[in-house]
Amino acid sequence: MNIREKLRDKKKIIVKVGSSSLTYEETGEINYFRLERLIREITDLKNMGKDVILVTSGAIAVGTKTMNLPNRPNCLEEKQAVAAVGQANLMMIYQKIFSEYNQHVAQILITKNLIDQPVRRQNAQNTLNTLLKMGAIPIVNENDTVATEEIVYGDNDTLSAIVGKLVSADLLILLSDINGLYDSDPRKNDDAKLIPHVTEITDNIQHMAGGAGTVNGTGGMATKISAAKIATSNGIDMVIANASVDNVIEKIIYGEEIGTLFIAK
Ligand SMILES: Nc1ncnc2c1ncn2[C@@H]1O[C@H](COP(=O)(O)OP(=O)(O)O)[C@@H](O)[C@H]1O
Ligand SMILES: N[C@@H](CCC(=O)OP(=O)(O)O)C(=O)O
Repeated sequence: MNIREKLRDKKKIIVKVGSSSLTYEETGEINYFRLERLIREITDLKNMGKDVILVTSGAIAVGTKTMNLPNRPNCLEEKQAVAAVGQANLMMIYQKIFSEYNQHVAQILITKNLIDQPVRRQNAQNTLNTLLKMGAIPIVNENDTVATEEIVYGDNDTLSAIVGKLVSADLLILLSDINGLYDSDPRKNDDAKLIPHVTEITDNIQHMAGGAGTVNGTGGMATKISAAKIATSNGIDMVIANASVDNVIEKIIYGEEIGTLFIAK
C-alpha cells in the first residue's frame, strides 16, 4: 500500500481553513461556495465514521467587513475588536449551514500557550474529546481577545497542530489558497515547483517557506512548516492543499496525489 492510500484509514482528522480561503481576495466578502463545500465535505467525513475538528480562521476578515472598515486593521486593539464581532458572525454561519446537514457544532476558543499549562491543557483535552464522543464538531479558533502573540503573527496553523497533538489526531489537513509547499513562493517565482512529499523537515525545507500571499492571509508557509514539525513529531501526517479544488478533502482521503504530504515520524 502506498503512503497516500493509508490516508483513507485515518480516524481522527483536523481540518484547518485559512482566512484567504473563506473570503474573496478582491472584496473581502465571505466565499459561500467554498464554505458550503467545506461543510459538506466535513459532514461526509463524519458520515464515513471519522471524528473531525475544524480549526477556522476568518474572524478578523469577517469582522472587518461587518464593521464596514475599509481595510483589515493594523492596530492590535482594533484587530481584537473586529475578531470578536467576526467570530460571532462566523459561528452563526457555521451553525446555520452545518445544521442543514444535521450536524451539531461547538465553539472552542483557545490559545497556543495552553499546551504549557497542565490544568488548562487537560480541560481543553477533556472538552474536545467529550464533544467528539457526543458526535459534535468542535470549531476552534484562537481566542483573539487574549492571544496577542498569535494575532500579530496569525498562527492558526500552529494552533491546529497543537489541537492535533492534544487529541492524538491521525491526520491534519491545512486548506489554503495555494496547492501546497513549493520550492519557493509561487507568487514571486513563476518557476516554483510543488513538493509532493516531505519525509523530513530540513533547514532547506524551512528556507523555502515565505510569508503570507494576500492581505487576508497571515503567517504564510512559514507557520505551516511550524505546524508540520509539531504534527509529524507527534505521529500525525499533515497535508497542505488548495481549498479551491473541488472535493479536496475527499481527494486527500482517497489517496489522490494532491498538495504536499508531510509524513509522520
Ligand atoms: N514556498 C512556498 N510555497 C507555497 N506558498 C508559499 C511559499 N512561501 C510563501 N508562500 C505563500 O503562503 C501563502 C499561504 O499562506 P497564507 O497567506 O497565510 O494563507 P492561509 O490564510 O491559508 O493561512 C501562499 O498564498 C503563498 O503566497
Ligand atoms: N484568529 C485569526 C486568524 C489568524 C490566522 O492564523 O489566520 P490565517 O493565516 O488565515 O490562518 C482570525 O480568525 O482572524
